[in-house]
Amino acid sequence: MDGSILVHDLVKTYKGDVKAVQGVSFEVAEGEFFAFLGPNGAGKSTTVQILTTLVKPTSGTIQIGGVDVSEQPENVRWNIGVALQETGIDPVLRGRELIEMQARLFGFTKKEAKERAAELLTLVDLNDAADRPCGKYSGGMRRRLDLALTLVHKPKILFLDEPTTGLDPSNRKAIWKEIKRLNKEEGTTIFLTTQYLEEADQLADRISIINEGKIVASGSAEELKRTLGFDAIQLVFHEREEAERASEVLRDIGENIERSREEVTVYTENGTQILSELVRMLDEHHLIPKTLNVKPPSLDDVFINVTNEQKEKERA
Ligand SMILES: Nc1ncnc2c1ncn2[C@@H]1O[C@H](COP(=O)(O)OP(=O)(O)OP(=O)(O)O)[C@@H](O)[C@H]1O
Repeated sequence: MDGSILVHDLVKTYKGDVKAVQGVSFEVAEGEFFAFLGPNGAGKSTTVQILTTLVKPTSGTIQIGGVDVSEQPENVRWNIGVALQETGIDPVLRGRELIEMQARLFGFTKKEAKERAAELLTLVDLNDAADRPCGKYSGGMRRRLDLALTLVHKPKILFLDEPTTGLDPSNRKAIWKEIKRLNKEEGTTIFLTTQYLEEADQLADRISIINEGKIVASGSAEELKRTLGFDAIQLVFHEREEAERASEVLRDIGENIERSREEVTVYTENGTQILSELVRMLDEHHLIPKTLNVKPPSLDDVFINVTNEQKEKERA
């Protein structure tokens, strides 16, 4: 079994006609770092649960390492590592005990299980807390323990469902470092879901953006930014009310406009060309921004634009 993932026309409809995944197809090559990016409720967790054999798809085919998931789920389970958002770890057990138990489940002898636990505890920097009940761990320590548990059997493919949600920046960076190392040094294929654009931008070779159960854009972070072909004119006002008025005044000047609190972003094909017109319009309405920047698009901008485009298509 190799480390590839092949998904064709995956559909999942839950009871009550909830269309969680609506015809998703993608390929991940062995050793690739792939990120599945999307807002809340987009269908990321459902996809991971299907790929990792925990939920049955309504239709579609999935091959993990060339093995059909619906035909040989056991075989797939032995070759993948899965860290889900909610893990049912018994809080009374100690980190070391848990890793050793997991290793025993994967057929390690007692001695091998002890050695593997010691190795992994060092790897995820949990030596000091190894013999404390994991119910007393902080959020970051729990995530690092989750990661260690998924690595026990040296899986070829690692599925990580929002591994850094709720972590502070330093814990987030520590998890990033470890996932990156696994991918680069051990050649582990990584399938990561995230709501954090920066995470996908920093880590992934390739990204697919999923929204309302459909893939709306795919490519490397750089490709996604390039294909957008837009500049972002970012205006920050002193007051939120000014930003609200500005987004009304500038509604038709660019291709798309977004407002968040005191900030307004206008997306346009050529930022510098429309700049004088934009300033004149603001001036006419006595609106003076605190700062004004024209910048190439970020992954955030790509995300906003592709998800908006989809909404518009659905309205049409
Ligand atoms: N077991 C279930 N039964 C019914 N509906 C479900 C179930 N699990 C998920 N859904 C619905 O399917 C859709 C996709 O949910 P999913 O959890 O896959 O999204 P997500 O992208 O992982 O979101 P988040 O980032 O919030 O975790 C949502 O509308 C959700 O309410």
